Amino acid sequence: EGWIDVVALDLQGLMRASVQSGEDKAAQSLLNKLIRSNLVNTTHQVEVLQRDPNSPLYSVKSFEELRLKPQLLQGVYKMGFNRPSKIQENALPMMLAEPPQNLIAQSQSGTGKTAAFVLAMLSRVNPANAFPQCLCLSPTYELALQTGKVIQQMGKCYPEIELAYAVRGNKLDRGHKLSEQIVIGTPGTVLDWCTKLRFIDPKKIKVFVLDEADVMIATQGHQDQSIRIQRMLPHDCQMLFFSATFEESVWKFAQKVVPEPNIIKLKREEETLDTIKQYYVMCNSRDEKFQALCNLYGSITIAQAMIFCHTRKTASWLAGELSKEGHEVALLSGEMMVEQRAAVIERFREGKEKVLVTTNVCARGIDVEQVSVVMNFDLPVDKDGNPDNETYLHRIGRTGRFGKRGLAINLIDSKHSMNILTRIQQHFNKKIEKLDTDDIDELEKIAN
Ligand SMILES: Nc1ncnc2c1ncn2[C@@H]1O[C@H](COP(=O)(O)OP(=O)(O)OP(=O)(O)O)[C@@H](O)[C@H]1O
Repeated sequence: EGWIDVVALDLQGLMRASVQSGEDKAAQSLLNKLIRSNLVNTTHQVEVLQRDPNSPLYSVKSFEELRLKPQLLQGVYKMGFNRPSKIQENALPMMLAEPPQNLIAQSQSGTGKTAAFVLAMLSRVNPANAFPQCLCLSPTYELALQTGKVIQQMGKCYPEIELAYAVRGNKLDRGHKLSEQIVIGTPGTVLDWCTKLRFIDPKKIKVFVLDEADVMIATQGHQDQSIRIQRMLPHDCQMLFFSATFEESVWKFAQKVVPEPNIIKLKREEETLDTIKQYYVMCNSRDEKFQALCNLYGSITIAQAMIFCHTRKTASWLAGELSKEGHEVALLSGEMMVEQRAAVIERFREGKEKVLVTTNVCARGIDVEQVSVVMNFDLPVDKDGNPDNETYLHRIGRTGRFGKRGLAINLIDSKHSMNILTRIQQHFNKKIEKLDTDDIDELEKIAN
């Protein structure tokens, strides 16, 4: 009792969409994939825009209805999939229809997009032809490998189909012609393999997949390279375009590479503060904030909590202080590899650590359901020092699906931070109550 396991997680800059570089976005996406072992549940509806509004709108509730090749159906079940996910219900019949149809699809990460287009590629391949027929573009080497893994798993019972990786470092002899039916790679290398090196004949491609388009366009040059590749493909090549988000730039990109598309959108549930009890604690210094935190831990039972600090320095200081107090502290910082961060988040999700200290929005899309308390050791501010309402909402907000009651505690140490808090309160028009962490009775009240 009283022992706090602390993970100081440093994902600084990783989650701010507006300032995110392609590298950060790719790292975030990879992090999500490494952590995820299940589908993300979605309760909201899919929006479908059909190119031909007169043709019947198909959706399927089972994989059998898709009339997949038996080897593929077997592969799907071997992966533990029982029924199509929400996006798959609508996307799969469209992707597998004859004649092939183009698709632009947007839904948050973890909803089954990768599995959907992998199934489409595997279905369209003719194993008797020993040349590339499906081409999939990924933003980075690591993301290409992740998708490759899904292809291999799903195609496990279909050994005639082979896969090649068109990624930097994969050197082939001059004059080589690929015999693998599916090629997955990054835009630069794929472009070279289709043009200068001629390892791939783009005219023979039947299915073109552009994955993680939002990450793609955040990387300099990727968009143009992708468009150049697309231009080399035959007119009847099926174009499939996937993205987790759909801002204007992504949408414009989609329209450039996907003629006559069907469109599927699955909106992410909005977070709200409705089920959250929000408090603030007046302190005078960093040390007092630390003391307030200790008081809280001393008097209420906290299953799992996340603590947000403004800087990496504060996060590691906090981890150090907690460790001096005899608490078990694990520190995870920005220098760490994505895989190492994933491992820490994984441990936290499994409940091996009870507290996660982080410097920024702990990975949007990384939902740790069991977190009941979120503490802002520092309030979120943008680079001009103004309240960052969006980040505040993402830190403490809950979506409908995790609509459990939550507790948010803001530690205030100056007039300035009190002013930020007031503005956040005004923005959301939700009262943030004052809390005295020296008053045991008051603390017990909030716990219920
Ligand atoms: N029909 C299904 N039934 C059960 N699990 C599924 C199904 N489809 C996909 N999954 C699993 O759900 C997780 C997320 O799926 P997938 O990677 O395809 O989503 P995604 O939308 O492509 O996410 P991202 O954008 O992060 O790649 C994976 O672990 C995958 O194996």
